[in-house]
Formats: sequence, C-alpha cells, structure tokens
Amino acid sequence: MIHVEHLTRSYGPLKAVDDVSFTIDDGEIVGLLGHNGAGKTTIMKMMTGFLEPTAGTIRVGELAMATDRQSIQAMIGYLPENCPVYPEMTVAGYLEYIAILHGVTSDRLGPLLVDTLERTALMDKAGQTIATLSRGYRQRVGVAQAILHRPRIIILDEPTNGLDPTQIQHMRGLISELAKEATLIISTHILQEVQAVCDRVIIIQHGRKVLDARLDELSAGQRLLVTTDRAEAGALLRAVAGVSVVESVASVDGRHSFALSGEHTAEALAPTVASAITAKGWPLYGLAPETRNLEKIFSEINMAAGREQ
Ligand SMILES: Nc1ncnc2c1ncn2[C@@H]1O[C@H](COP(=O)(O)OP(=O)(O)OP(=O)(O)O)[C@@H](O)[C@H]1O
Repeated sequence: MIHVEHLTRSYGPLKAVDDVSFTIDDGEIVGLLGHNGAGKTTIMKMMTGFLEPTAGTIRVGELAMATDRQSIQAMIGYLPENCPVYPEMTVAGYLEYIAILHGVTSDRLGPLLVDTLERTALMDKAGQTIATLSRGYRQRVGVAQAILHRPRIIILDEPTNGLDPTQIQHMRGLISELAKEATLIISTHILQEVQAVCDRVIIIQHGRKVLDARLDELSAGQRLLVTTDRAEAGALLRAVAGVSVVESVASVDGRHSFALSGEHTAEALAPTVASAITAKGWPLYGLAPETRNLEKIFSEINMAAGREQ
C-alpha cells in the first residue's frame, strides 16, 4: 500500500505539485493523467525518492520515504521520462551493470537477466549496442532495467512516448503482464493510454489532483437517456414522478433524445418513464443510463481549467 499525503513541491515561486494526496493498493494499475507540465514527473520523482518534497509525506507499507528511502527504492522499479540509458553499452552489458547496482548476487544474475530479456522480448538484441536500437527497443531496455530486480512497485513515466502504434501495442501488453505481479503507476498525457491499461485514473491539473476514480465507476450510469419520435415528449417526461430535469440532447432523423435526472437513479426511473411513453402509444427507441466516460470528464476538466485562466 502506498500513501501519499499532502504532497507539495515548489520550484522557486512555481508550485509544480500542490497538496496532492492518494492511496494506492497492492496490485492496482494507476494512470497519472495530465497535460504537459501538469506535475506528473515531479510526483513520480518524489515517489521514487529522487526529489525531496517541499511538504507532505510518502509511505510504502510501514516505511516512510523521509527516513527509509533506500529500503523503499529497493522495492521500486522506475522508468524515468525520456528513458535515459547508456547508448555505448550493449543491452546485456547495461542490464548486468544495473543488476550489480541493485546488489543482485552473481548466482542470481544469469537467470534474472535471461528472464528479463525474455519478458521484454529483447533476447535477440542482447548483444547489440543500445545506440543502434530503434526507439521502441530502447524503451524496452528502459523497462527491462526497471523490472530487473523484481520490484513490487513499478513506476513508468510516459512509457509509450514516441513509440509507433505496433510498439505501443507491445508496450501495453508488457504492462499488462507486469501488472500480474506488481503495483503499477504510469504517467501519460494521452487519455487512450489510461483507458487501455489502467484500472484507476488520477487526473493532475496545474499540480493539483482534480479527479481520482476507478474506470469502472466512471462508466457507471448517471442520467437516463430516452429516445422517441416526439419532440413534445420533453413536457411529458418532465411530469413523470421522480424526474426533476429534462434536457433535450439530440434530434436526428425525426428521433428525439432526452437526458433525465432526478431524485432516483437512472435505473430506478426507467420503468416509470417507459410506462409513460408507451401509455401515449409513442415508440420507445432507446432507454439507457448515460455513460460518463473518461473522455468527457477529461474535456470538462480542461474546459473548466481554461475558464480559470
Ligand atoms: N527542475 C525544475 N525547475 C523548475 N521548474 C521545473 C523543474 N522541473 C519541472 N518544472 C516545472 O514544473 C511543472 C511541472 O513539471 P513536470 O515535469 O512535473 O510536469 P509533467 O506533467 O510531467 O509534464 P510533461 O508531461 O511535460 O513531462 C512545469 O511547469 C515545469 O516547467
């Protein structure tokens, strides 16, 4: 379990991270989502113990970053932004060097290396100099060095940045594999990335946490969407018991859709609304809870931020 409490980091007058708190359970895949400059990298650098917070605390289990930094770092695998690797070394040479830095003993070195090269599909590049690898393969080397010592927590800063669609697919597959055995925290400014691999999202905007939700909660029903062929259905729906707001949301090809909300959930409203429409003899083309997807929330948050500025 990772506890981040009131985390704040200033660079001179700029508050890059501003009073951010969250808890991450073992085994979760959490996406830190935000635009460039939102503060994601700064949060990750503090979570990996490479940057001191201006205020706030980070705890991993019973350990506190302020007092047990090295023990926490031994549990973490970190792919920093832009994947810094030594280009003049071979893939295997570099990974061996990283293993030694992690204190891996010589008897464990061989099996760990082979396993890591296999998991990251780098086996046939093991003897190749890193400088001669494509961006996608270099990124895999970055992930390989992060997972080499079998960390319980893996923190990847923009792991798909600069990759082509095939490489992105491979990286997503690798992330899903890694998630079977570790807690994963991934930063990205790409919404689809979160939707593809994460089970929870934390949106960061101007250094502040503006949303923290599980993706399955975000797709839970909210308003009830009703579609019939009568524009005047709005008035009828307003009179249905339990409905307090009716918004006309679409009129296409003679079909009119309304979004209803009120004191009851969309599911609870549905039977009464269906009866009201069918009692009139009107066709009911659609009756379903509206899904509040991440895309909509992200754009609402961005629009709100635009109004603030
Ligand atoms: N060492 C530094 N000195 C001064 N300002 C910094 C420093 N590092 C980051 N910043 C500023 O802090 C803010 C947050 O940066 P950060 O790199 O954490 O954001 P980010 O969300 O990771 O963005 P990106 O996706 O572009 O990496 C930005 O305004 C950035 O310019």
